[in-house]
Amino acid sequence: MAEKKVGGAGLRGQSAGETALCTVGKSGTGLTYRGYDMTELAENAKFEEVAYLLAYNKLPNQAELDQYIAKIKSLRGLPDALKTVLENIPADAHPMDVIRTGCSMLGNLEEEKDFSEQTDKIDRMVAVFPSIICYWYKFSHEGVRIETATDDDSVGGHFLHMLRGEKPNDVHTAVMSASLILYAEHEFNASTFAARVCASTLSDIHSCVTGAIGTLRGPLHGGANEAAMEMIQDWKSPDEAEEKMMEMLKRKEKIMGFGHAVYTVSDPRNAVIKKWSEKLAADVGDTTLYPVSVRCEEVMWREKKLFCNADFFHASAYHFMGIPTKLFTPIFVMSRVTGWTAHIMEQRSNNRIIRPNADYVGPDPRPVPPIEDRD
Ligand SMILES: CC(=O)SCCNC(=O)CCNC(=O)[C@H](O)C(C)(C)COP(=O)(O)OP(=O)(O)OC[C@H]1O[C@@H](n2cnc3c(N)ncnc32)[C@H](O)[C@@H]1OP(=O)(O)O
Ligand SMILES: O=C([O-])CC(=O)C(=O)O
Repeated sequence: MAEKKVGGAGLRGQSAGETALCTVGKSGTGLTYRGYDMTELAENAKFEEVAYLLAYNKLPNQAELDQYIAKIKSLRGLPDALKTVLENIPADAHPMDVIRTGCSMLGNLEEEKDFSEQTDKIDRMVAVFPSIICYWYKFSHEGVRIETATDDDSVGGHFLHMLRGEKPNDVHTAVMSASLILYAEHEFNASTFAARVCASTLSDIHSCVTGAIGTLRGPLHGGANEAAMEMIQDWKSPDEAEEKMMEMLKRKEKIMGFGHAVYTVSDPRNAVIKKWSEKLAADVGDTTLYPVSVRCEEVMWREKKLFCNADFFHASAYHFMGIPTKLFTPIFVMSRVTGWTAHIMEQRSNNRIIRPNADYVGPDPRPVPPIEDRD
């Protein structure tokens, strides 16, 4: 890919503040959470360890992890008033709108009255977001009121259990854990920045996260995993995929799941999720979607020097686990809530309201004409 243009539109390449949470695209390790390499975490840790690291600023020892998991498990229940709201959202609503509303409603029912409550509110959101998504999905699509308080130790296992009505196998639990680790934190991406802007006004934590969810929803950000799936699902062979992609490139269309605002050579999360996608493809006997995805990757690199970002191989990996496409981005929320809330705490700990200037490009000062003289 060509050298990135810095400055100007999109604030590209400019520093907008300090963080001790994450590095993105630095030479060597690529992506680190509080100094730990993301790939190493995805290989050796559970998502709950990373969630703890982001919230409590240390990797937990065994006793701390056990206590944290027990706390998360105890916080999965939904208040009746929230269930009622979820039951009133139609089946054709977008699940990102559902989780946005769910988070906002939670803020009404369990308001953060003082910042000293922030870590408890964070643990509650980590525990309850999968419940919100699955409760609405099962009620609106199957008319079933599910029990959301499962005894699964992991957030990803809890999610798959509620979705399928049975405990997932070890491979699927491991894929979910790795996936949630990959998505957990990414410095000043758009949704995190939105959360920090909101936090900088000293607003409550549910407002900050609600705004972040709305920002993640778009196809240029978290929504790209769903958009990528919708693009590749009908292609029946790698040759057809290549032909269709070449047509899209000729029409100068954006291809979802490729490119990045910061990385220039590769997104280190892709290697991890691609490997899981390959394994899941073999497990389900897929001979189409994975080879189609690999061809897309080859074509984009050959034609545009654009690489897969975190989202592209998530599409096939989630699909192989039987997850409905429209739930892909809400899974991102289940994970990124840990990063957003760590940034909210960091912003609060050294706050100044975020309020940049704008370069004015409008008309020179002019008189207000009487209404009868206007076009
Ligand atoms: C988890 C995440 O949020 S990762 C991002 C998920 N988003 C996507 O996958 C959406 C598709 N990708 C994109 O739209 C972009 O690559 C973004 C939004 C991620 C980054 O945007 P930018 O930093 O503005 O892109 P960048 O400056 O690198 O673009 C350089 C050139 O490549 C083109 N380009 C970038 N991404 C793509 C793409 N996916 N498909 C086709 N062309 C692309 C741009 O149009 C631009 O062309 P131009 O110079 O002729 O205008
Ligand atoms: O950093 C970004 O701009 C987008 C991204 O990859 C993420 O939020 O995970």
